[in-house]
Amino acid sequence: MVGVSVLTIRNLQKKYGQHEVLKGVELHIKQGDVLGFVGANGAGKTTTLHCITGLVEQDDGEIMINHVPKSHEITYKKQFYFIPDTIQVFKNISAYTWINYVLTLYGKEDEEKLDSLIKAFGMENSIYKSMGTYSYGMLHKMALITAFTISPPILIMDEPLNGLDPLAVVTFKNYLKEYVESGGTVLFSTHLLDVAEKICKSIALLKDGEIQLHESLEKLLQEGNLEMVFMEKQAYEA
Ligand SMILES: Nc1ncnc2c1ncn2[C@@H]1O[C@H](COP(=O)(O)OP(=O)(O)OP(=O)(O)O)[C@@H](O)[C@H]1O
Repeated sequence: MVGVSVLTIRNLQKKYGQHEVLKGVELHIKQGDVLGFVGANGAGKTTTLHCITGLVEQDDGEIMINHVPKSHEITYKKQFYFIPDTIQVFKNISAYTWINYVLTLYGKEDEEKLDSLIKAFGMENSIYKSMGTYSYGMLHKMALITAFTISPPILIMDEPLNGLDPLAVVTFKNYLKEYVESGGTVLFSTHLLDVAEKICKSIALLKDGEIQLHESLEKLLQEGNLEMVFMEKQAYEA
């Protein structure tokens, strides 16, 4: 069912004090897309993701996932799983206990899938340890294991590859492919354009509080590599 809109954002606005960060963001993501969300430091990528996921309340605008509006909080929150850049945890609880708790909230308990993801990310020896002992990369692996077990309609991630070792990056790419092939959709922010070039199907550029460009990767690559396109867009409109 590629082509059905999964995430719809209309006229998203957000100010911090007098600083207008988002000035009317419009974004429509279709099922099966892997959208790389790019933009300069401070452009407002994280703010946009936090508005979508409810960590920040927008000043204006409409957000819907799978046609469920953000205001229908309980149903809306089951439509996505969010992996932030900085993962906050209960330090004394084991990752295994935490993951199972989250799976229950989503109604997605699947022991077999969970076990195979734990193995694939090389976490068999640490999954029963308390999360307070985890490194930055291990917390990201734990979040990815949770995300792929839930397999929500859309997976939203802020710089998902930060802290992952090379083996985990390969595992991440394989599971991402499988997730998208089974009907999932991905939105992630990144500064790694070479990675975006390898895994994205489309790219959206945020600049001056608005989406300046939203194109398929295939079309953008006709203009050169992504780094060149990004440099041109950033410089051109500065
Ligand atoms: N809680 C906050 N209070 C005040 N200003 C904020 C807050 N959060 C973000 N900002 C400001 O909003 C702007 C956008 O920040 P945001 O973190 O969304 O950008 P970003 O595109 O994710 O940046 P980066 O690529 O550096 O992570 C920045 O100028 C930032 O200083």
